[in-house]
Amino acid sequence: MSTPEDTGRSAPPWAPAVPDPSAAALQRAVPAAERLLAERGIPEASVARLPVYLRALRALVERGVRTVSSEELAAAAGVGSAKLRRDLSHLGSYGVRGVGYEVAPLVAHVSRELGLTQEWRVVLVGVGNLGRALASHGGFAERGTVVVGLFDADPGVVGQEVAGTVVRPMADLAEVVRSEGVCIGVLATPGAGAQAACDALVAAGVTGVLTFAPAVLQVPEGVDVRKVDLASELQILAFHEQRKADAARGGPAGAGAAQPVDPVPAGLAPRATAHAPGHPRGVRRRTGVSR
Ligand SMILES: NC(=O)c1ccc[n+]([C@@H]2O[C@H](COP(=O)([O-])OP(=O)(O)OC[C@H]3O[C@@H](n4cnc5c(N)ncnc54)[C@H](O)[C@@H]3O)[C@@H](O)[C@H]2O)c1
Repeated sequence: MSTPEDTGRSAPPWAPAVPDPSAAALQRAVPAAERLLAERGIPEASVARLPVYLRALRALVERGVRTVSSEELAAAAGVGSAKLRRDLSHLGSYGVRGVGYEVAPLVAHVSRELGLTQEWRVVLVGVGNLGRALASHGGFAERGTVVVGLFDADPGVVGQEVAGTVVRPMADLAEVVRSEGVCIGVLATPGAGAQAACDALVAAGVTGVLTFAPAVLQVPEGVDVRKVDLASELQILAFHEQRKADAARGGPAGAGAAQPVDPVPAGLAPRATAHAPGHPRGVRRRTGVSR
C-alpha cells in the first residue's frame, strides 16, 4: 500500500466540520464508535485500536514530545506501523514525510472521533463489590465519561452513599436517564439479574450497555452491548500459555502434551470484536461475542 506518509501528502485540516442538525442529533444519541463504523465505514478493528493510539499519544504529550514517526507511535501502541498508518488514514489523518505525526493535533483529532471531547453521562446498575469499585474508579472522568447515577434493586443497598453518590432504586432509573441525558449504562449485577437490569436500562432509553455480568444479553436493534469477561480473558491467556508450553516441548498439542481441560471456543479468539451489522430491524440480537 502506498501510504501518504511515503508520498509526502500533507495533513488534512484539523478543524471540525460544521455539523448539520441531524448529524448533531445523531452524535448525541449514538455512541461515537458506532458512528465511526456506521457512517464512515471504518473497520471495527481499527476503531477498537483508536483508544490504544490515544493512550500512547497522551503519554507522548506528557513527555513533551511534539512529533512522532509512525514507527515510534506504532511501537508505543504495540502494533505494526503499516496497520497504524492504515487505521489513522481512515480518519483522514496522514503523517508528513520526514516529520511523522504532530502529536497534539492527533490527540485532538482521535479524541474528537471517539467522542471524548464531549461528556458522556453514564449510569451504573448493581452496586455490589464490583459496582462500588467501578463507582470509586477515578479514571472515568479522564476518558470523558461521568457517572451520574448508581442504581440497585436491593432495598438494603438503596440509600447508601458510594463514592459520594447515593444509590437510588431502579424505579428512578428512567427519570435519571431522561433528565441527565444518559445514553450509556454499566451493568455490574450477577448474571441472574443481568437481563432484567439490561431491559430496565433499555426501557429507560439507554442505547449502549457495558456489562460485567457473565450472561448473554439480548437487546433490541440499535442497542450496543460490550462485555467485559475476566474469566474468558484469563481462559484465553491460559490457552496461549498452554500452546507456548506445547511448542517449548517440541511438538504440537496432542503429541504427548497435556491438553487444555476446556479449550477456548473459536469465537473467543483474542481481540475478537465481531461486528454483526445488518440485523433485521426489531429482531433481538444475541451478544455472545462482544461488539
Ligand atoms: N467481568 C468481570 O471481569 C467481572 C469481575 C468481577 C465480577 N464480575 C461480575 O460482576 C457481577 C457483580 O459482582 P459483585 O461481586 O459486585 O456482586 P454483588 O453480589 O456484590 O453485587 C451485585 C449487586 O447487583 C444488585 N442486583 C442484582 N440484580 C439486580 C437487578 N436486576 N437490578 C439491579 N440491581 C441488581 C444486587 O442487589 C447487588 O447489590 C457478577 O456478575 C460477577 O460475576 C465480573
